[in-house]
Amino acid sequence: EYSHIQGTRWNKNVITYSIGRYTRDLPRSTVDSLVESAFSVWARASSLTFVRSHTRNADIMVEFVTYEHGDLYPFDGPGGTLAHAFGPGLGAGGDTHFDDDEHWTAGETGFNLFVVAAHEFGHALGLKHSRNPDSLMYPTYRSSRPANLLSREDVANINALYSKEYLW
Ligand SMILES: CC(C)C[C@H](CS(C)(=N)=N)C(=O)N[C@H]1Cc2cn(c3ccccc23)CCCCCCNC1=O
Ligand SMILES: [Ca+2]
Ligand SMILES: [Zn+2]
Ligand SMILES: [Zn+2]
Repeated sequence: EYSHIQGTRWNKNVITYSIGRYTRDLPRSTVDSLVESAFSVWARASSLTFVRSHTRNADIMVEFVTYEHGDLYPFDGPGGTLAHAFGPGLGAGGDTHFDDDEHWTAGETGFNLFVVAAHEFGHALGLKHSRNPDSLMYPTYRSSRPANLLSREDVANINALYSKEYLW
């Protein structure tokens, strides 16, 4: 989404993430497991492994924030933009922010954190938007998503960046 500051891909297969400020909409343990599940969607379709870290120098910093929050992309209150992520790179690269003025849920009401996180982590790995409404990387949120979150196009795109075949 912010292609002007990102590289095209991570140059490693083990990527660390850490979770900073949480939302009050869900228990922390729920946020932890939804974030882990959203990463595993991409891990299953690529050669990537995601390792949780508890330090602030992880590759991908995950935070819930509102309005102005220290980068050039302030959030907009309830509705509108739900989250954003920086593309691969050092520093802010990969960092993923969720707008805490949304109602985050693990179910069908509000905005489903797992689905939004999976979309954002696609950006954090270097993926752009798709024009195909069946793609996870479609630019607008869709509550009723198919069981298999990733479209064939999503799998092809992540594989183009991080090939699934085993690196000898
Ligand atoms: C795909 C998401 C998970 C992530 C993207 C943000 S990003 C950077 N990661 N691609 C997102 O938030 N898209 C907006 C796009 C959007 C839809 N509308 C908007 C009204 C105002 C502003 C934005 C929007 C119309 C009204 C519905 C508003 C609620 C839902 N919002 C969206 O779907
Ligand atoms: Ca918003
Ligand atoms: Zn931000
Ligand atoms: Zn997006």
